[in-house]
Amino acid sequence: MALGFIKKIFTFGKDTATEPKPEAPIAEQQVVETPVAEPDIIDQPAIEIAPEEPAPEETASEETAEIPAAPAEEDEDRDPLLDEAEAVNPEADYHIPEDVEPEIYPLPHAPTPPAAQEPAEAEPVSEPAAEKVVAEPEAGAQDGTVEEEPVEEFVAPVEEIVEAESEEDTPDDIEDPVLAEALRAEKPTDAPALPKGFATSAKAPVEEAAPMAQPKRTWFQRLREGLARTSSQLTGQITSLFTKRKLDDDTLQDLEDLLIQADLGVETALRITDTLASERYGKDVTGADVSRIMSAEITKVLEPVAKPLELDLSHKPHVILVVGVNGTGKTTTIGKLAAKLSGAGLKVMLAAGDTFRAAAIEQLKIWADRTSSDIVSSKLGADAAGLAYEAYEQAKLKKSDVLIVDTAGRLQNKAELMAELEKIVRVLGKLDPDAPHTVLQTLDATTGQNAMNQVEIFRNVAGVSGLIMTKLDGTARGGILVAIAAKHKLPVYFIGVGEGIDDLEPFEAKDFAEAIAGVGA
Ligand SMILES: Nc1nc2c(ncn2[C@@H]2O[C@H](COP(=O)(O)OP(=O)(O)OP(=O)(O)O)[C@@H](O)[C@H]2O)c(=O)[nH]1
Repeated sequence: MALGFIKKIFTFGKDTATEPKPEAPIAEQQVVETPVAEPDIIDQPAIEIAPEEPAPEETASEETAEIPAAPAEEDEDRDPLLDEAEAVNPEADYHIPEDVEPEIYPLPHAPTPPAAQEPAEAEPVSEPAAEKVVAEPEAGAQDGTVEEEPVEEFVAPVEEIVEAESEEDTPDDIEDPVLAEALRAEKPTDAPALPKGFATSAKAPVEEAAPMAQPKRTWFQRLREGLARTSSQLTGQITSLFTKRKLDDDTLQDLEDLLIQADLGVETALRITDTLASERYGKDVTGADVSRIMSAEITKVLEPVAKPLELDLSHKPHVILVVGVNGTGKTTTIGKLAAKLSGAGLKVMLAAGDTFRAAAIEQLKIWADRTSSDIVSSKLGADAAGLAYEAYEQAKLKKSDVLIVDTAGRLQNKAELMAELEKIVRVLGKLDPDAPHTVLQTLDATTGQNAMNQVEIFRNVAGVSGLIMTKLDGTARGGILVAIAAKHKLPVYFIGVGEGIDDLEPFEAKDFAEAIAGVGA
């Protein structure tokens, strides 16, 4: 069954990583305003999720899923910062009206499903079709409140797909080598379609989705442009340092200072100066010599941390908790991640857990809309852990592959932040002992050394398992990523180089090192 599931995901997503989102009958996106226990703020009745959009050619069904009540949590006082904020600006929109209707954002296009007579065998079944199947109550997973009529025309249980495929002749079964080769060329593989930068911990034989035809160069150029300020500042200073000077102790010391000032960190600065000394001591040195050595040494530091974000899709949902200080790009990065995942055919649920800022909730809704992701949100000031609980339940119910939980990042009150994040982790852990499966921290490159301190704090508070550095476009402080890698040795999964939906790329050590050192142009 596990293998069947993995196969379903990967088979479905195949071909989608390199192309626009497939035209498949996608389950409707749903925005759920969910009640979360916060008695001090709003008396929240149980809210029903609005009826689901009927599947194409399906007669409208009236299913309504009731959100299970939030877990009983100890009473928490209203956030004092909220009171302060309201005192400062009573006009501000700190409250979402109590009677907000659950909103439904149907997907713009739901194409006609395949013909009724040709289920799984004709074509690999699409994700939404399988979704209809898995949406049926499953032992221990649902309480039976959702009774979705299977859509005959394009529904095929996952097991059937796997069996149907395994009964087909494989190229290895065919004796004629020419025919076998032709079949190999024709037959699509079962490789998963996880986007670049993600990996799976599944045991099934898997490969990364084929890279897109063009983007490497385009991306590298953009990375270069983004890091141009970091690079030109650094290389300009290095060049002037070595103009008509032989490499001696003084120049080595000057270089070391310069590298430390560029946020690269003491450890990496010493690696670079040591290597340079061993190669060129007493000789003439050019800026190009230094850049070459710098690039090689930085690559060595970064290579161990440049890792793909591993998803264990057997969890369903794989829960990603996103933490970080306000303004470091959490919400934007969540949107960019959701775009990659849903673009690859995975079903994504977002949880607007930054309940401290109304704009953050609205911002995430916009990203959900843009990325065809489901979203669970609550009212301003609601208990974030309760919301995470509800989001997990909803993700389970809707068979989401990935649940991404946004959080507030109030460093102004560390104790409160700690309590909130710990509570979210605790609540998720009750639902799945391994959840959250990934704790991602976003770091704003423009903050330089502050970013280093933030890792320290959030690592202790939330058990950060990997990093995404944002705003590497246009900053002169990109070197901080190297210092953080050397010190914390946490995986760096992606880097952000812009505010756009596509401005997030898998982190690649050599590209980054070359861009900073200004070589390989
Ligand atoms: N230039 C640039 N801007 C970015 C990048 N990532 C995010 N931003 C911008 O940074 C600002 C803050 O981003 P958010 O995603 O709201 O940050 P946040 O951590 O969610 O902040 P709060 O909602 O206040 O907790 C927004 O204006 C984003 O558009 C990036 O890679 N490059």
